[in-house]
Amino acid sequence: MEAILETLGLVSDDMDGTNDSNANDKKYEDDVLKQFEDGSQLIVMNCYPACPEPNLTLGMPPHSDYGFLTLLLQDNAQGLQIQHQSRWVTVQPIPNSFVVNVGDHLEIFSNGRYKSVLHRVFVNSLRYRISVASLHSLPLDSMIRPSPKLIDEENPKLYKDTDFKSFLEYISSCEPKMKNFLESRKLTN
Ligand SMILES: O=C(O)CCC(=O)C(=O)O
Ligand SMILES: [Fe+2]
Repeated sequence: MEAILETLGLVSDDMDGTNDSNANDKKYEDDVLKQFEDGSQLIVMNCYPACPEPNLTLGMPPHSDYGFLTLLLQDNAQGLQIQHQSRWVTVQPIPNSFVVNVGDHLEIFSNGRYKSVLHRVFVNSLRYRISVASLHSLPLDSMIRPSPKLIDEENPKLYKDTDFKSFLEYISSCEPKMKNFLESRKLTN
């Protein structure tokens, strides 16, 4: 996360907070890193059985993940595809490595500079596939909001503040698919 904050220009040299003009923003950045110390982790374990007619179905429909980052462990069977420039690209499994996916909270926090990745899973006719996804975010009672430092006249705030409760309300009222939850958090200026 520290590296991500740096790419967003959110790690200033003023680490001692002596520059009062950005003390509040600095506090917010510190807060984000601090909040990650007690952050939430949701583990999802997926098993996709072999399917006699793989062209007729999907193992998991297109969606983006809840959270800042997802660390995904997959076995050696292909299945995961991400959407890149409107095309589905198969992610080749690399043994003993994690795929790191950007989730909706990072898109919100970065005020749209990072985009959560749309992904789906296909099945195959020969063998089952197993994956374990670890979704990381702030504590479940924290508010996720665009970083104040990334908002100005040229870059208006694009997303509403959101929390786990609003996510639960959303998924209990309609099926989460594509990037629908994130779309529901967008501000229309
Ligand atoms: O099985 C996979 O490779 C992806 C699983 C996934 O997208 C998820 O659990 O959210
Ligand atoms: Fe996912």
